Amino acid sequence: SWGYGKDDGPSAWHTHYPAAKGSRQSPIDIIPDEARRDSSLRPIFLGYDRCTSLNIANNGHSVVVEFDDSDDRSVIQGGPLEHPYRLKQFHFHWGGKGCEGSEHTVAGVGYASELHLVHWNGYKYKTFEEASTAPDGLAVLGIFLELGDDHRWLPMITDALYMVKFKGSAIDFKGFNPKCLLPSSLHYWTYLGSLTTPPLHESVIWIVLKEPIVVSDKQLGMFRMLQFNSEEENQRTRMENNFRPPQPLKDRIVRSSN
Ligand SMILES: NS(=O)(=O)c1ccc(O)c(NC(=O)NCCc2ccccn2)c1
Ligand SMILES: [Zn+2]
Repeated sequence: SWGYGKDDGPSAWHTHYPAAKGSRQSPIDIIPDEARRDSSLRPIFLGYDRCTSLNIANNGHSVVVEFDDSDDRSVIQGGPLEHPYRLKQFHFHWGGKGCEGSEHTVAGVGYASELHLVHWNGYKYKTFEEASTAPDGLAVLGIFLELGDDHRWLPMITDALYMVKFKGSAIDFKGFNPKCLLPSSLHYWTYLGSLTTPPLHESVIWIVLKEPIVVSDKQLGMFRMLQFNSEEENQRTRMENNFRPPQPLKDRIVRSSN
């Protein structure tokens, strides 16, 4: 299957996933001066209060925290969204030692990592799978991670990583509220895009926060102890550089909240 290596990485994905050359692919390079300020864009509201986290897992591409999405307890609404979208999972993309690792870039500059909170339109579709192929099916909140001081709450995740070192491992991860991973400002850019991994479905309304959160190099380094491979495989490959580079903007504009 697909990966982030020389032979199975982003430049090869188009052979099995034709959407790779589509008209609304993600990520993109966001150019703030070219984004259109849109006063009709409302504030983002994150109703993650009664938290519904279930487990943390290594799926061979990233580390993913999954949520119970059987009702509207944990949702994102407002902004460019016409309905509440249910939180299904969040995961990260990161680089190698000292290299960039975010997927979106801002005026050509990348961050060390990017957090994706994945939501789906439970108002119009019955399941995530159905929503994941619809043009208004998903809403992903992207948050940049920049290097600096230790993040106060990230250890709640990094302390669990040694238990999901290998692809296919998962452990219980109850009562985690992702609100502790948000920056202070919810100002954002928004545009129509896609999943940034195969199957690359063009089903995502992207909401990328302007303000990054700050994590330390030591904390981010913990992610690199994860492996792309399962415990049985003898080819041991450190999980890093699991990011897709920016894709052509084509006939799209990026809008900016005030
Ligand atoms: N990176 S992203 O665009 O936020 C994103 C969001 C939801 C997704 O389901 C995916 N991709 C996806 O699920 N691909 C199937 C295999 C896989 C890849 C990565 C994580 C989980 N599962 C990507
Ligand atoms: Zn992602």
